[in-house]
Amino acid sequence: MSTKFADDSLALHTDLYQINMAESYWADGIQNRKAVFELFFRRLPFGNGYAIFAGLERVLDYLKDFHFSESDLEYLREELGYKEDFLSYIKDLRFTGDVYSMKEGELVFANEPILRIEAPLIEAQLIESALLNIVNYQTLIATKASRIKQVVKDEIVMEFGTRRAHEMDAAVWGARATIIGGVEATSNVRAGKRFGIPVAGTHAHSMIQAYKSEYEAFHSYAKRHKDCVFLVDTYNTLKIGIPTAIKVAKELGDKINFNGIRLDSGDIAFLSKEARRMLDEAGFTDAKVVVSNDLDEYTILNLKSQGAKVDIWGIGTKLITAYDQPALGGVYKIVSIENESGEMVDTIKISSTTEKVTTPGRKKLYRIIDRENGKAEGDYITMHDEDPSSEKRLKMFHPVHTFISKFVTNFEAKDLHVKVIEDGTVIYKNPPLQEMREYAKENLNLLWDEYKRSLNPEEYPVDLSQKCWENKMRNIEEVQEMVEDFINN
Ligand SMILES: Nc1ncnc2c1ncn2[C@@H]1O[C@H](COP(=O)(O)OP(=O)(O)OP(=O)(O)O)[C@@H](O)[C@H]1O
Ligand SMILES: O=P(O)(O)OC[C@H]1O[C@H](OP(=O)(O)OP(=O)(O)O)[C@H](O)[C@@H]1O
Ligand SMILES: O=C(O)c1cccnc1
Repeated sequence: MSTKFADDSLALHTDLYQINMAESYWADGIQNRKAVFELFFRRLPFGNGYAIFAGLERVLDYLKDFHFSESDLEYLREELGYKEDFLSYIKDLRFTGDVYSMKEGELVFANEPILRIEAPLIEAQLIESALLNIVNYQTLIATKASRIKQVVKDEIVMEFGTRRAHEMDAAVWGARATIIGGVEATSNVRAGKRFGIPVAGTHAHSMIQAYKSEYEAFHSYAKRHKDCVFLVDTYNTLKIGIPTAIKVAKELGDKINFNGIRLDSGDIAFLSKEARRMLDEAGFTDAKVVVSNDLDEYTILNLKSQGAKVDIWGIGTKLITAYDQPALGGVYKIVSIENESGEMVDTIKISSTTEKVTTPGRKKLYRIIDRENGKAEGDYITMHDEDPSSEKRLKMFHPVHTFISKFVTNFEAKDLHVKVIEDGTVIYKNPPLQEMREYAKENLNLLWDEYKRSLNPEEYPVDLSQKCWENKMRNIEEVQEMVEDFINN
């Protein structure tokens, strides 16, 4: 450790400005005003048609334990100069609010609230950075995994990214997120232990090089490991690697489960076809062809178009680092705040970019599902006191281009938010990870294929109810009037 302050809490896992704002709220006595914040992103990552929400479990862990430790307070006092009165206030601060959230594995689209936080202003403010940090990364990785799975389809994907992940937390929580997105197993043993993810793996080139010959290395591996996948590309895949794997498998017979071979370089389309042919000719029709080497959904799609014969895809760097889009731009915005008379007042942030204007008010989010075909018609954001289920004929219209509209009948309105924290107490039990994965898979069945294609998908509708839209327009007008008054006076 490089300083005298023990890193024993996550409360300082935030941006300095949050603490400075908290101090101002406290100094002005408005720290306990009720506030409603929403977490959402404005643009889907990777040009994808949907995202998969992940991160709730860690959000709950974080909020449950939220407190400033003695060493946090010491640091704030000694190094950053915060005064004793404020520090003694935040010493006892805990998260006491309510949280509504989507379930992990839920499909999520741009501009819809993933989480809604209802808490005293100071608490809701202090947790912003950590919540965004968690949800942005995990949702990004779950979505990347899902994109890859859409292309891979029924074959297996193993996550191999630890060595290339952005440090240890990212490797472990990223591995977990890939499982929610549809990946079958990880090579990260700690993630396996911590989350119950299936762990799997083969061996590296170093083992072949350490034993000099593949023959010796495969035999040695097989001595201690019944399940064997031999890496065959160290010297010459077709002339030495695969023939040696087959020879060792034949020699050992039932003593091992010869599960297959792994290719990690060269022309994967050509080599996988040749490998399949050689394994089949040798009678190992159940042995799998595992491939790795800088793979992602684009390469996989291309390899499939070349007729590659692959059973298992090992994917590292481009999955765990979300290589083609390194960040999800999730934001956390205040939508309602209590005034001095104790009434909740909606609040809006205006922008010259239409998509950046926030939607004010405490809101709910529904997925409108056609009962006849089981497909989602779109998502529908309402004010908190609305229930679209009671409507026979629901008008859904584009929130910006309002003339684009449709009527939906015979639908189910699925409430996408679950109350996960009540008065600071976690009341939600995280389901097993495999269940979250299944949930994501089932949810994908709700979407027409047009929204799921990896290239230029159709835009899924995320609409506002009439009341919600009118409330937004009213708030915009109020701000416009305020700006006019300001300019004229
Ligand atoms: N048939 C193929 N079509 C398209 N891309 C492929 C094909 N085979 C492999 N690739 C991809 O091409 C990239 C580079 O492959 P290449 O064979 O040059 O790997 P390499 O790591 O440079 O090999 P080596 O380890 O032998 O130097 C990798 O991302 C790999 O997944
Ligand atoms: O290519 P990725 O998608 O990132 O998948 C992980 C990579 O990590 C390993 O290579 P590395 O060269 O690190 O070690 P090795 O000696 O085991 O091949 C493995 O062989 C994969 O190629
Ligand atoms: O088990 C493997 O084959 C493996 C694990 C991590 C990275 N590359 C390969």
